[in-house]
Amino acid sequence: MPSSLRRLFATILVFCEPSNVRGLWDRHMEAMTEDYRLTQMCPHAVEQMALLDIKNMLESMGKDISSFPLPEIDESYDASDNEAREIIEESTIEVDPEHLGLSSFLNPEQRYAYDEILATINSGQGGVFFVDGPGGTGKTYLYKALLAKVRAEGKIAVATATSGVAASILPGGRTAHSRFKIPLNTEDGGVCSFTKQSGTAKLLMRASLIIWDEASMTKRHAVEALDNSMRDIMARPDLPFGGKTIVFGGDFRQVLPVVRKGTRSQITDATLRKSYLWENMRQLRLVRNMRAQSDPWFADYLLSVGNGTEDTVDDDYIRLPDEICVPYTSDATDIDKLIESVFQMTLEENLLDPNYITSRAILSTRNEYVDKINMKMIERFPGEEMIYYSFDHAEDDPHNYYPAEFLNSLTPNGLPPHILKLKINCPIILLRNIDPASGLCNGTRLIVRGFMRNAIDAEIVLGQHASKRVFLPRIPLCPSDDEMFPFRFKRKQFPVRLSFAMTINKAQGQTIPNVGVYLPEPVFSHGQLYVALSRATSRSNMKILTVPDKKRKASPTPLQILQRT
Ligand SMILES: Nc1ncnc2c1ncn2[C@@H]1O[C@H](COP(=O)(O)OP(=O)(O)OP(=O)(O)O)[C@@H](O)[C@H]1O
Repeated sequence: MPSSLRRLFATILVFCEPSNVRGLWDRHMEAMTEDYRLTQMCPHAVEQMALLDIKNMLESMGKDISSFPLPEIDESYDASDNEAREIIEESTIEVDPEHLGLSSFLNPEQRYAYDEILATINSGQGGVFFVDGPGGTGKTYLYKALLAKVRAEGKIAVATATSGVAASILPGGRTAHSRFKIPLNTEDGGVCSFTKQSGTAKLLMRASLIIWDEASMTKRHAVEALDNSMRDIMARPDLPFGGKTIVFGGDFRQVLPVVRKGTRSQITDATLRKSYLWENMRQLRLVRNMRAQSDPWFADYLLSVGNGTEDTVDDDYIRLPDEICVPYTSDATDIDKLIESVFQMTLEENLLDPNYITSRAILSTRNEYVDKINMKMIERFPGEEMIYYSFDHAEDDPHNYYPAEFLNSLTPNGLPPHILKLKINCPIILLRNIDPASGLCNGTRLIVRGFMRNAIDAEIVLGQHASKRVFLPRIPLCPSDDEMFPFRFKRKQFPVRLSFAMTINKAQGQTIPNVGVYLPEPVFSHGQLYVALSRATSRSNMKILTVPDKKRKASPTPLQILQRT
């Protein structure tokens, strides 16, 4: 608990702009140092130990403790020997014995990739790879085996992914943007924003292996910026990534980079495939769907949906297998049937089991649909309800043109709702990268364990940090797309949403053994339907509810449910 409180303190300093930092420290120092006081009698030493811990947390959130009015740090208490924090963090990642054993179960394509990558590390020659595999072919499994092997040999392996969710699945995983300090808007010739002397540069120079998962979702400029910086810090300008072993992976059938209002060709143009680096990347192909290996028919079906070879109807639609569809009757109870088939709400003891609740989810295309299902779910979930209201305001609205009720009604992407209804043991998903080094990234899944007036007590339930308890504060949040409104919108709320249901994009990279999909409209971007379908392990534990597209003329038979690719 004291360590969770120190983390909460660091989070408040970074995100909440407290007016009296020193007062906050003085008031809560005793609670924040309870663990250190068990082994250390000297009050000064206890204070220093806590300050050093907070200093490290702040650094990993990109802040310097000296910019806050806290007691001075006495470096003589720092046992890190001037080693860069980034290197200490990476070299102390514990190797999960289960991951060390994964190499014995690799399928032939995974084994080939594993051996080829390790050979370049061991020879010291370096190499650039792209692991190309449709959803569920075991890319993450391969990375876990590689990371465990390299780290168990005492070498440094840096694990990154484009999205926070995918990063949180990898041991020691961080988002590529935060780990490599890639500026948000990079262009041709761009570089990362770390210096040659920085901890990041030292870490990358020492790394034997660098992994970047979901590289298919990132803009090529981001990868090119890393290439430019690596050539520079390694002083090997002629070698891609300065001669390091670097493994990219992804699936171009799934969601591609976001290009605002971009055409299909602008989006394709932004992908890594169009980079000058692409031809230097050795392709390693994974082909067997390991997620759906118990249902080979389904595995083949998924592949043909992903590759765009599934037969279409009216050019634009594909047929979904009857057995996975919840029949559409236009009745409001259709959604209840979908919910029931995924969650089996009648069994209360199941709902209170974190494994049960996080092994199932309903996916949909938009936040408004996701919210609707989450609302239904929380009403039915057992327990007493806690409601947190947000404080909303328009920053540049001196004449109050936008009343509070209007601001409260807004539901922009990436922001929590104005009315956040929660219950103990309900599942939530984090909406911001609060502290990626401790597993708190955009997409981390947690279970609510307790409520305070200004903090939520929660437990991380998936990934490397599973079972860690954290306190989440209310923080000021702005929509990711700041051109969405004619004013600057700010909402102060806990950065979480319920996660009985979530958007398809948030589910990318996850295996969801029992998945429901709610499509009240045709999917609207490339790869979305494929991402949703490919989370499942077989036809028998997936259910889809689609609403027929009104623009489409009569379907061949009313209950054959068709969906646009
Ligand atoms: N060789 C293997 N033996 C047994 N199970 C495996 C193997 N490879 C992968 N799996 C299992 O298959 C499922 C999908 O694997 P994984 O998540 O690694 O796929 P992926 O290619 O990363 O998928 P996505 O693109 O959807 O993120 C996981 O449950 C994983 O444990």
